[in-house]
This record gives sequence, C-alpha cells and structure tokens, in this order.
Amino acid sequence: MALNIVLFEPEIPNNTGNIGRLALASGSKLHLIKPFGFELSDSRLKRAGLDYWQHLDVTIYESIDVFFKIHNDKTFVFFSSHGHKSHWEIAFKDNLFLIFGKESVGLSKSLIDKYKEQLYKIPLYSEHIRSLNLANAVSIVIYEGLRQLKQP
Ligand SMILES: C[S@@+](CC[C@H](N)C(=O)[O-])C[C@H]1O[C@@H](n2cnc3c(N)ncnc32)[C@H](O)[C@@H]1O
Repeated sequence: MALNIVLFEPEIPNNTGNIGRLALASGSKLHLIKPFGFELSDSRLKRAGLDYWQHLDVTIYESIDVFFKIHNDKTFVFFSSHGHKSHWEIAFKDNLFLIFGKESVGLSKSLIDKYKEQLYKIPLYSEHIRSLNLANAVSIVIYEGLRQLKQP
C-alpha cells in the first residue's frame, strides 16, 4: 500500500527536503514536477531531508504535461486553500496521487479549473491565515490517508 505525494513546481528546498523525509516515513512515493526553485544538490534540501534522501522513491518530471502523460490512468486529488470540499471527505485508496501546488501561488488556474471536482482544502479557522505551509499541508493529508487505510 502506498500513496503518492506530487509537488507541482516546488520553490523552497527546505519544504521539499521535509516532504521527502515525510514520504519515506509514511511509505509514500514522491513525484517532483519541474521547474524547481532550487537545485536538487542544494544543501538546504539535503539538510531538511537529512541522510534519508537516497532511500526515497522519488521521480522527477520535466513538466506537468510529461507527468500527466505518464500517469494518465491514475486517480488524482488536488489541494488548494480555494477548494470547496474538505480533505476529510476524500476516500483514500492505494496508489492515489495527491497533488500540491507551489509555495508562492499554489496550483495553476488551468489545473484548478480542469480538476475542480477533485479539489480539496484543509479547513482553516482564522480569517488571518490564507494557507498553510506546504510541508504542513502534505503532513496533514498523508496521515489522514494512512489513518483511513488502517496502517498499523
Ligand atoms: C503555501 S500554499 C500556496 C499559497 C497560495 N497563495 C494559494 O492560495 O494556493 C502551497 C500549497 O500548499 C497546499 N495548501 C496550503 N494550505 C492549504 C489548505 N488550507 N488546504 C489545502 N491545501 C493547502 C496547497 O497545495 C498549496 O498549493
């Protein structure tokens, strides 16, 4: 049983490093879609991912188009603070692809428009907060998935 964490054009190396660590800890696969806002050799990515990076199941894609071409038969869910359904409504299943947007502007408008029926939000309870940190958002979703899939 594995879930797939997909980062669309990640910009901040510390976030991707932390999410890499989380992917390994949760038994998830990591998919990174270019362009990135950093080099994969960035020491900040390594530091945040600690020594675990080499154990990670990670795939890198040159573009979102390449990603969809390869995974055209998969089931996707998307995450945005603009979603209308809560992440608690997702029926997680093995090999589900969980797609998160970039730190500055999130998912592209074209993705949001095309996949609005599969767009979920993590509820926020303050009018002063517009969104969560990317790595925090991935953590919340992935452990809800593991809870539903009854991982020991
Ligand atoms: C820092 S946020 C992007 C902020 C951007 N201004 C926006 O409104 O989408 C980076 C990514 O984290 C995820 N995220 C952050 N907060 C979220 C929330 N409350 N619900 C769902 N996803 C969230 C989304 O995938 C988002 O694209």
